[in-house]
Amino acid sequence: MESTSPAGFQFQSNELHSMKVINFRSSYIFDDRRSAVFEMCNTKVNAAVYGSREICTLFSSKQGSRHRTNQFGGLTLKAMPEQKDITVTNRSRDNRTPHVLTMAGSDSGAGAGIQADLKTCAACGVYCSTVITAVTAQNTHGVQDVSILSAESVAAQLKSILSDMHVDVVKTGMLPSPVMVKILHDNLKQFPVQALVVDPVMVSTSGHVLAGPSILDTFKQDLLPMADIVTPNIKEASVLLDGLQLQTLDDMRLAAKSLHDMGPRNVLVKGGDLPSSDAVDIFFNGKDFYELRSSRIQSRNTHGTGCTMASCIAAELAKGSSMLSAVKVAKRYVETALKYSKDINIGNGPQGPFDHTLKLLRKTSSRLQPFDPSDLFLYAVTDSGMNKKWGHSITDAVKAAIEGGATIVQLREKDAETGEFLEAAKACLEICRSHNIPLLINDRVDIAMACDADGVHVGQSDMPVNKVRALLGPEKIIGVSCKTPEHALKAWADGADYIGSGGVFPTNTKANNRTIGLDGLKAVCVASKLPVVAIGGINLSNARSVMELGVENLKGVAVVSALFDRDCVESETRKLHALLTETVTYNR
Ligand SMILES: Cc1ncc(COP(=O)(O)OP(=O)(O)O)c(N)n1
Ligand SMILES: Cc1nc(C(=O)O)sc1CCOP(=O)(O)O
Ligand SMILES: [Mg+2]
Repeated sequence: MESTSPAGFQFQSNELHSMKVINFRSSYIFDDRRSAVFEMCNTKVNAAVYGSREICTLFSSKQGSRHRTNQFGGLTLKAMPEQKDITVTNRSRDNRTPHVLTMAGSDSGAGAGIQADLKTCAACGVYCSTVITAVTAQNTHGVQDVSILSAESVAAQLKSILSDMHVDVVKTGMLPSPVMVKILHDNLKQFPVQALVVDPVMVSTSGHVLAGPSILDTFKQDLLPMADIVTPNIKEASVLLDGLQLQTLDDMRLAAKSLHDMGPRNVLVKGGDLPSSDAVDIFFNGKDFYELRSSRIQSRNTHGTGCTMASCIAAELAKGSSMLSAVKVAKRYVETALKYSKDINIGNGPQGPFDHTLKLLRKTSSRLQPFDPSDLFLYAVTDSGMNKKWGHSITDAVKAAIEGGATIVQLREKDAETGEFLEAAKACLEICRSHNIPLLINDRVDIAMACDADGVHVGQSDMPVNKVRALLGPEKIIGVSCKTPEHALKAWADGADYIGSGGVFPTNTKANNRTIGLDGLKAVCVASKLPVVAIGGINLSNARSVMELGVENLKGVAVVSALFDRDCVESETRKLHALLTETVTYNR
């Protein structure tokens, strides 16, 4: 049986026993222990949660029932052997949007702090709300000013969010005064969350002290015991451990163990500052040590990696990951972003921020113009079989079509293997860019993304347009094949830029293609709010009849065999271009 409890949690229970879990609430943070409340058989049961939240035991004082969890916070409760019938899972809570609250300082340079947390969560697909503890003036040279917000303001921000929005995970960064830890503690007691990620920010990368000695005791005594994970770098671990020197991986393991003894359920000691060939972090969950390695990236743009790592862990936990996989994903995310951002150029100081969104790198060769419907005028669609037949390389064929007057090119390489297709696409893209002609890829969204093509053409049984749009973003060109007015309306609603409509005439190029004729083409054009290009069996002898249909949004013809199943692609393209130009001039 599977049902949804009043709290929105899904549960399963077989029929062997009558016990039925009807409600389960995530664990409360209560002093340094957690307690949970759930109801069984309509009876409210208070349960204390002991042990690590990764594998913890719920002990219900009232009914004496014990349940093991394999996800913290009771994400999955499995019955002990004597009660095999209960499984509770809250993975599907109400379809709510995963939400991280970050409580940290603002970084005016936006590489670290609140700004890094917002960008990281956005990149991870998680909503992020903010409680600002301090406003710093900092740039790529360092920190010039710090203004700490009042306790009242911090408390009001925290309460405002927690009392209204469902927060899954709280992540802390710069907490510049002990009272802020108390405010956090009190609020989490009142508004429990699934996990608390603590990045013990104390010193900025430029060496500026962001949380003075007065906070150290509070971190150790009050903050760490509340944490589900604490993520110090070497310097922070050393400060938290009274100046312990960390120089080797064994030192990091020792530090992780000592920090774990202070109360957090998991510890990640980040070894990025150690002089080794790889960047190695040590993760300890109270039982096992894990060595997480990534390649060391030589880059000036490393400001904000600590905040980013912690907020990515928080975001992954909010999506439902286990702690270990959240940490692994975060490590991979930071490594990828660092690699990507090596050459971005922000600020004149020694330490630049990196790009959390992997989008800032300006490829000078990128086509910057938006889609222009008049580009559909003479649309050349390649065919590997035809090129082979005539001994043309794909690049020669594309170059010839462009020199003959093609206004847009689509690579339709049905037989190519992926690697071969990608290389061909990159080479053709270079040619198209040098002529300022858009290059689209047929069907293969992955190839288009890998080579940064200008867009994709998909059919009704390919990847749906709305998914392609989500993957490619708002700027890329998306075309979709439509044979009916209904297809045309959907193409518009799904976010396509243009429609390819056919087969206007019978064709040998595409097997089993239904011919819709000039009437079918006209019906699609009339229904469509998008520009249309006609396709299927179009050549020098019938192109005029297509262009003379007289519908304003019919912008041109797409052609395969009449251009590429020919010895001289350039001259065939030139002839068709001249004919199309004639029809336009004539009809003006
Ligand atoms: C411009 C243009 N229009 C239609 C098509 C056909 O696309 P699709 O229906 O996906 O069929 P295949 O080309 O994949 O066989 C097209 N490629 N281009
Ligand atoms: C790829 C394609 N799509 C069609 C459709 O009707 O959607 S017809 C077609 C083949 C077009 O080749 P040719 O110009 O050689 O007839
Ligand atoms: Mg297709």
